[in-house]
Amino acid sequence: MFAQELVLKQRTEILDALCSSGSAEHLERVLDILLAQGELVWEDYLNVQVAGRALYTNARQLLNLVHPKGVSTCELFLSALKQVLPEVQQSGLTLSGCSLTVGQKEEAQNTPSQTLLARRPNFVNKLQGCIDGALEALVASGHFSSGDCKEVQLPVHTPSQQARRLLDHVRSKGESAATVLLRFIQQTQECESPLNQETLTPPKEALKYQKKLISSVSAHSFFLSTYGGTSHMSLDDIYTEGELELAQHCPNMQGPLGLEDIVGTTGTVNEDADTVLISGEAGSGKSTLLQRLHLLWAQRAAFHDFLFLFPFSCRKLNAEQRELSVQELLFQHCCWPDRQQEEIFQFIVDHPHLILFTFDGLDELKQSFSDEHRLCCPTQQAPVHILLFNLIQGSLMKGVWKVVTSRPEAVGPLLKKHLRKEVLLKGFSPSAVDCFVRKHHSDPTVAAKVLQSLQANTALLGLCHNPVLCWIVSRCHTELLGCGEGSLLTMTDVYLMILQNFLQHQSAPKSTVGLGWIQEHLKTVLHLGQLAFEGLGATCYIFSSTDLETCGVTEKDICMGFLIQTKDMLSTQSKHYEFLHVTIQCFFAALYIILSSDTQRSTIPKLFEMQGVSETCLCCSFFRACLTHDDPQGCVEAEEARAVEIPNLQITAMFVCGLLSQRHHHLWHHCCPSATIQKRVNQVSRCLSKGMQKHFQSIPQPVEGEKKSMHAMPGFIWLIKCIYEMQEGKIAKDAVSKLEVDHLKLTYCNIGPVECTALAFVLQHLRSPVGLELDNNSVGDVGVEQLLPCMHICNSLYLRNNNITDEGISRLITKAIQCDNFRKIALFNNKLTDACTQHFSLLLKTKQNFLALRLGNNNITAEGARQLAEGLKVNRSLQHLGLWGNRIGDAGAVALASALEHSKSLLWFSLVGNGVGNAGACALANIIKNSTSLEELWLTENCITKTGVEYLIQALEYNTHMKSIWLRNNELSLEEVEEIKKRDPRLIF
Ligand SMILES: Nc1ncnc2c1ncn2[C@@H]1O[C@H](COP(=O)(O)OP(=O)(O)OP(=O)(O)O)[C@@H](O)[C@H]1O
Repeated sequence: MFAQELVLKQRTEILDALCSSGSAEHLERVLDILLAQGELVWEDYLNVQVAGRALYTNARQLLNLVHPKGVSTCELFLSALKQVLPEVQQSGLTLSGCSLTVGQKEEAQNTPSQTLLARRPNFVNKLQGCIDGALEALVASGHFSSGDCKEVQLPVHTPSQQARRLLDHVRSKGESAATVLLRFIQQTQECESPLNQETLTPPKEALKYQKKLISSVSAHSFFLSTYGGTSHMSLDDIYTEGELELAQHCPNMQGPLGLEDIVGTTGTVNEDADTVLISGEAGSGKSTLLQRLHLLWAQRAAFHDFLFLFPFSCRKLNAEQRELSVQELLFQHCCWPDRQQEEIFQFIVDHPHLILFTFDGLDELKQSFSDEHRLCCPTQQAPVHILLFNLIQGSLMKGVWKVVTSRPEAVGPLLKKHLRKEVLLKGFSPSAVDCFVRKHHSDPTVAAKVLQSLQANTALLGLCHNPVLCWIVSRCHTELLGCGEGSLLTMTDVYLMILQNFLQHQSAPKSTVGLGWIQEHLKTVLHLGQLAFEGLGATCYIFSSTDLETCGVTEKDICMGFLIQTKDMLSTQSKHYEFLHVTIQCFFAALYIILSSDTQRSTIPKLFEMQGVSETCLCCSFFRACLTHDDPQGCVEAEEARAVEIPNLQITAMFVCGLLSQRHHHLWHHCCPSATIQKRVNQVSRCLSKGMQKHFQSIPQPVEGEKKSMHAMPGFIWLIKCIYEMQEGKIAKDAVSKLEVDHLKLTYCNIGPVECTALAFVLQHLRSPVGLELDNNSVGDVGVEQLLPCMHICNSLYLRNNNITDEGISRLITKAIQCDNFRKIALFNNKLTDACTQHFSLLLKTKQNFLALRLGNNNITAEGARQLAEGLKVNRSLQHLGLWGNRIGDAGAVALASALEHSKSLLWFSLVGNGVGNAGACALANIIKNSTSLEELWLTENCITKTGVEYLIQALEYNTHMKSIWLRNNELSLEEVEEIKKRDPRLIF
């Protein structure tokens, strides 16, 4: 099919591919490429990229433009789409009408502006990490005003959007501004790129070594181990982008990050450090992301600046008993040079900037990070963990880039001070779940069915944001599609599904008639359970044949598929094994705890005493009490178990709760006496209730006049999730029956959809309404939907910075309208557009007790303001309205002003940074004149001149109750400000 026809026929699919994530990034990247290739002229671009217009409308406009331009433009467009969204082809979209490769245009341009345009995609990347520097250069050269800088740096913009806005602004300022920017980019590039800078030709031996290293890294990163057993799916086939974000303390924190940003300048907090940390929860995809990074390097598809990449797994490094030098570490653990080792190592030492080390799973290392033992000589031998810590700190091999992954709990302040930046891996976004399922199933009908069943069960969909759960769900699609709708609700349900799948599919067909599937394989479960349980106690994730023998694990047990052979164990010839994933090890440990007759009475209480206990003594006490009691070595190792074990113990405890849920009791018949199971259930219930009470007792009494507020302490969310796993309303009810707070603060708690499901399950039983503050988490639309069951008990909901789109709002408001208690909502910094305002309008019309609506820093324009005005006209209760940092402009201000002109309830109104201008100020003056309630009006940064302020001053003459009008950063000279201040002190500058 011709490209032109493809564009036309697949219009809907293309629009979805470009826009369904809700982010403008894909569209803007396609535009960058088309501009650079000269397929779009600047006027076309301006017609497509209309600020404040809905994303879909912009994308439609692009298609309207591209199609009539003919075959070659359509071909290029499809190629650009393929480049920007390589995964869309997997989703059934045909992009094969394009034979062109983008990015090959001859640079025939001659003016600086033309150069900026022709290399736009590249420059957008380059500029992201150095926007401040570029702006400084443009201000210093007199081309940019502070207003220009502010527009570029608007917080709604992602780093790449800031880079684009910068380029757009420069274009409007003419050739001399373009020259300044080009010069700046060239200078930055020279400092940054070690390969360019050194015009280096590595010695022949080094190049040979590189070749060997590349083939070794490529071989090891080609397949994912979770696909090892049955289908050989390559990483390239299945890899799906997870959500990466900079940690909160890193600069430029908005917007999506790409893999290459990990070693780019974006988000640097400490210029002197060379270590980047990627942190994420269990199964969020850290190891897989590193594997992808390795593969891209080995395929020479990215990370070109590094000549050598040395990948390490901390899990495997645990097994290294010898003292080694850095040279031995590199050559023996990664790749052995066939010749001239000394020369090659010397080259490495002399060129640290060309080297990248990666360390996967720092949390799995037996020793916690410390910077006590200093080493600086790369040929000096030391225990491997000391080498590793010195490399991370930079006292050894300063200048070598290190990328380290870890669970967040294992990252202490000691390590943090040596970090260049911290990147958070948040798992899959909703569109990534979709994309992953389609990649996993080559048969589109099966993929569609799996996705359909996920859409029908949003609790399960929430779980799938964690890639390892998404993998299990996809892998066990037969069980998934066979079980009743809504029966898979918890993490334990999903792991039971993989247990059943493996036990039933990989063993001989039906041997013992009439037995339950667990009973039939009880021995296997207990053997693997013991191995898992004892392994957790000893920070052991790789098992020798002796370990397997000790726990009675047989060849038949291995064949079930939960254990995989560990590749590349140096020390011995004998085989080593590990669980498919560490969460599967936790699951087996939990099975062992509930089913084994050897489990001690104290095991469950010890497992739950974790929160509040000092971290080191916790592990020791837990394992001293639970582990092989007559094995002194076991105890010594238990002493060494560290705080970083806590996440795995917490996961195990959650599985214990889930497995003891009433819903699963039928599985344990004939496996374990019911009385024993019941005893364990009682123990768990007591532990959960005690844990919650302890938590509530720690809430300080409120200061007089303030609300009683509870900040979540570590462990709170975990307890809530444990209660959810049990799926028993009574336990949930008991847990919160004594909680008397007005406000629950759960900010920065890493709350995603799964945690929302658990929170709603428990909080719906609260006796009196609370304010629920969930700012700065990853709630998203799926999480919002999960919160609905507890909406009736929320009087206010704070969801700042949570990746929420109009779709989430539509569901939330439908429910909120029915909830009498619900009176306040704050949604700053989300992804809302005009499409959500009709829902708020309905809310305002329907709920005459609604008090506060804060929608700051979203993407609402005049059209949205008009919609809101419809609701505001009839609302009699609203006191706070915040629209700061949107784009409502003068037309939006006029609409709002006319709706609020005679308000008797509104006290506080913010339109900061909305470009309302003098026309807006003139309209807003009517509210000042007529409203009997308004006390504060915020008009900071609104392009208002003296003329606009005059309207406000005149209106103030009629108003005695107004307290302040904020007018900072408008278009007034210093003299004008001085004069105006004297006329009315309520005008604040
Ligand atoms: N980006 C991805 N694309 C496709 N599959 C993925 C991705 N990330 C993770 N997975 C799937 O999830 C499984 C678990 O991921 P991974 O081992 O990378 O998580 P992790 O964060 O390192 O976990 P842990 O902290 O427990 O070691 C992988 O084996 C793979 O099947």
